[in-house]
Amino acid sequence: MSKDNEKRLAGEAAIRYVEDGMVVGVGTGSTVAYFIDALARRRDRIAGAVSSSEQSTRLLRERGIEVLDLNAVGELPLYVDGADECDPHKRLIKGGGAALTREKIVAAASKRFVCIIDSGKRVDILGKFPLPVEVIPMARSYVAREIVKRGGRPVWRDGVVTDNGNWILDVHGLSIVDPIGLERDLNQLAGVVTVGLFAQRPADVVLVGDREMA
Ligand SMILES: O=C[C@H](O)[C@H](O)[C@H](O)COP(=O)(O)O
Repeated sequence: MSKDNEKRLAGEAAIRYVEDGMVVGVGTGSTVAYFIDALARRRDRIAGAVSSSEQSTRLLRERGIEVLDLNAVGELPLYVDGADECDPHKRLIKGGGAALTREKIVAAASKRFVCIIDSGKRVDILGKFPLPVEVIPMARSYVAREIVKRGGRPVWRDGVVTDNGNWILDVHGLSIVDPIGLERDLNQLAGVVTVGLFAQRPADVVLVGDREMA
């Protein structure tokens, strides 16, 4: 089955976690776009969505789904988002689309995180996909030097500005055997806004196509 077909199946399968009256947390990316399409078909039965990016906000509004402010809604029952890599413990690398910071906030504020991927995203050890790190622009070189000391090869995603006005370093060459430790370590560097590792808060459910990962 094609990658795109698997993404579509995953996006549509995630609908079974949406209950009537819910405010739904919505991630970002090409897989989530399929979820948004499916969500639009039942927009009259949900209370609205909290969006993780300007891109998803646009898609949601175009499809007639009300976008709510996270500060106005309290804990969310459900967050649905894609990922760039997923290990057997449902720990993820995210941020290929530069939306990692708002995604991490909405995931943290949600009770259940349903991650939707195609089978090509499954890995035993995270790190083949370059790890995105969002940094305050003036900290770019400092953070890059610190990452080099830790064995990574940071590459500036030149020309990309996040929804929060920051920059992205993509860290190559990591084999992430301790994702929680690395997430904590990089998080505490001055100037790091968000590390694209979702290990301290992994997904609760992972749908690979329409199948739930054990
Ligand atoms: O910043 C982007 C997000 O973390 C996406 O969820 C991730 O990159 C996966 O995107 P896609 O579904 O397009 O492969």
